[in-house]
Amino acid sequence: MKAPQIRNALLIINPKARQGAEAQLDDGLARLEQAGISVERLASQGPEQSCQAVRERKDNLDLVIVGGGDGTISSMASTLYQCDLPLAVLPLGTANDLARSLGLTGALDEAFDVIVAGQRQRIDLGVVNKHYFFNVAHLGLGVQVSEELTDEVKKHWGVLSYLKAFFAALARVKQFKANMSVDGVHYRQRSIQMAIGNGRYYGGGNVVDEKTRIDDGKLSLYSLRPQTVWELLTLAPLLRDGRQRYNKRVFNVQAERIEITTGRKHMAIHADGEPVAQTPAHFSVVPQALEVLVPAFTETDLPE
Ligand SMILES: Nc1ncnc2c1ncn2[C@@H]1O[C@H](COP(=O)(O)OP(=O)(O)OP(=O)(O)O)[C@@H](O)[C@H]1O
Repeated sequence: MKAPQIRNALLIINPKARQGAEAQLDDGLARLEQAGISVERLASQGPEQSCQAVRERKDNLDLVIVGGGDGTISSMASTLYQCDLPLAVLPLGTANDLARSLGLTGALDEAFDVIVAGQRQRIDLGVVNKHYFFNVAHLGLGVQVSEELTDEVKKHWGVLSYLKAFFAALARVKQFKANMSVDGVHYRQRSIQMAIGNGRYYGGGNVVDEKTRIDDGKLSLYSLRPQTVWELLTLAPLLRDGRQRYNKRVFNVQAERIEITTGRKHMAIHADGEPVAQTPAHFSVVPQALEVLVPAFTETDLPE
């Protein structure tokens, strides 16, 4: 879908994102200027401030460009959705998983090309207990992994920090009992990790399910049954590519609505790497919620 000319954009940069402070943006911004796009630049001090900046300017904006990682972009999901403003991503974080789901390679030049070209695509948003997310929400092991991933660890280790955090989290993983309602069908099981994906990628390029697309109107859930560390390690290549459905130690399903309860115990839920909710949890999807700028593929070429 080719949209009207973009004239006014707000660029929000998170200096705390891994590449946020030192990113070289001058050439890219000059290209936007040449293309007739006037850009106001804002260094974000926090989600509240950047969301408020968008709300205050919404009537005079054609585009919000967010320079940061998944945490930054996710913190603005609900405001972008409510203001019905298109989003462009400058991938300046560590994992940049939303950028991957959109088909961006991570190169800044390319991200500016995408803005100039102006190709748009509507994508879905995931919702957990009224909180919007782009990529994947977790219970169990995935939560412990993101607890290990402090901003300092990410700055120091880069994308490898996800692997480091995974091994640290393995040492304290515990099984839990979950009751699930998946589009009205009930399941009860023990698990060590549940992931509910709206987007395709999480944790620095792992695929939640090979069939998942960020515009398919569905959530993909996988749950890892209790297993030994060795079994879990042998599963790693399948988990990386989203092919875990082929292993019997994994429960896998796609749905529009998922409810999860964990008995009387409340369990933390992290989405896009941030703590956002706890069980009991209700997951759903808002199809075609948000317009984003994407590389100039046809819709059928979008990453599968
Ligand atoms: N809108 C925002 N403005 C300023 N700081 C933010 C904002 N949103 C989140 N933060 C803080 O900045 C930190 C880093 O941001 P972010 O998660 O985007 O980058 P990253 O951790 O390098 O990348 P990724 O999430 O892709 O691995 C977050 O952990 C959070 O503390």
